[in-house]
Amino acid sequence: MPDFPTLAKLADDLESGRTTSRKLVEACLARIADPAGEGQRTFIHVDKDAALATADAMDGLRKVKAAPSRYAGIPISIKDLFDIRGQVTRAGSRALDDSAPADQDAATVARLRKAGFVVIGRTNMTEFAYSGIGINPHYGTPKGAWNRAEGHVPGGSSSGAAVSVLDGMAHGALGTDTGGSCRIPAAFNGIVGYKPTQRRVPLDGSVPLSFSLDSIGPLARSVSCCAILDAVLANEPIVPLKPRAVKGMRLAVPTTIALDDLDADVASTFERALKSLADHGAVIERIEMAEFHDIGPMNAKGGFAASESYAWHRYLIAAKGDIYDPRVSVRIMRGEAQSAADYIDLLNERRSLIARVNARVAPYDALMLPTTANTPPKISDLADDKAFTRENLRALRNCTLINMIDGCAISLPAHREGDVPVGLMLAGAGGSDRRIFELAAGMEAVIRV
Ligand SMILES: NC(=O)CC[C@H](N)C(=O)O
Repeated sequence: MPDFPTLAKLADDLESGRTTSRKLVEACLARIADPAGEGQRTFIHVDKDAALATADAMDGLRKVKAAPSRYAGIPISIKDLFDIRGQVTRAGSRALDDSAPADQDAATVARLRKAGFVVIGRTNMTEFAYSGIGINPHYGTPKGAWNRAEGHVPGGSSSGAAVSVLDGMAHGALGTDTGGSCRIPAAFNGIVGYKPTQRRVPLDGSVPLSFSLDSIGPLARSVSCCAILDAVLANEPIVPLKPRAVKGMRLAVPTTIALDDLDADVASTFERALKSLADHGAVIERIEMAEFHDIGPMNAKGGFAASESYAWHRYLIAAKGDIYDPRVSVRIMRGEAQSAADYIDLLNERRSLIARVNARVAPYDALMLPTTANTPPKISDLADDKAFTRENLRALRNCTLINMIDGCAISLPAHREGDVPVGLMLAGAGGSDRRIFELAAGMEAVIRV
């Protein structure tokens, strides 16, 4: 697989004149259009003319030293969940085909454009962002990084986002994460995915799955790429990341739930990364997190995603439920059976959970756990609903723990070049975004041994 550049490298090349935005956009468009590649299944819509026009505009601004940022002119992809002015937002579904085109950009799309990023197109996703696997019966399923001849899932729900970055069809991607949807596809494709603290980035102009949990984050090729995009999304200045020294990092590995039922490759890669961190002087403690046992029962009736998505979908699903992916509609409909009292219980139980977990993790710099319990399954092995449900839960389980505790988390590739992709997740309490980035930047090179 070719090694595509980081945002920092692209910014240097733009600044020195070694490349132009037009060249970058043309190269991405050519990779998307390559009939031998995954472009067809990765994008739901390619914004060719607008991307080229913006590229020329950014090249013109850079010539007169008026580029809006160092990253101006770099092509990125946008998950189909976000409004882009003048386009229909389909959320990976067919049920919204008749909707009016958006009259303005989503808040996050507007922020990316303001920094000069070029929107190359809308990426495929699991319908309405449900599932961590990445299968879409309407628009096809892009093959993930692993064993393309066999065809393994890309992870979801931001499936096209990850593959667009993996295959150089974009140099960064906008995704969302409600239960793992930035981190799982990042882990399955050997790239980096970030789930910010939920309240950090505004949701305006995106189709909700669960407004309590929906978090908007980037997928990209390095920790610093994600930090740059996250700063733009949070409307903060882009300041250089200071990697923390591994020596002296205090890391807690939760032994409750997070290490259960791991695929052998996940377990061995995770242990190898821990050993390398310890060899470099990190202090790693395995701790019980009894609080995690509360989360399964809390979500037994479908959790926030079911009640909140049912509230949004109930009229649409009554009219067009027959064209939803049944694996998605069945989960939305679980919200119908939740009472207001059930939902209020959930809010209160979560509040208590967050307080108790925050107290437990306070002595540590971060939690570390495998991003997913599984490696990417073969697409053809998931034709059976039972197999799909099992692998979906194994993909989502660890990530969802962090959404439930209102935390922030990054998934870093931890496998050796040529091996099946495995992600390592570094997570912290809500609001510790900057620390998580600094720790991740410090350990990025050390965990891949
Ligand atoms: N969008 C996501 O992050 C996926 C989360 C959601 N809980 C699901 O089950 O499918």
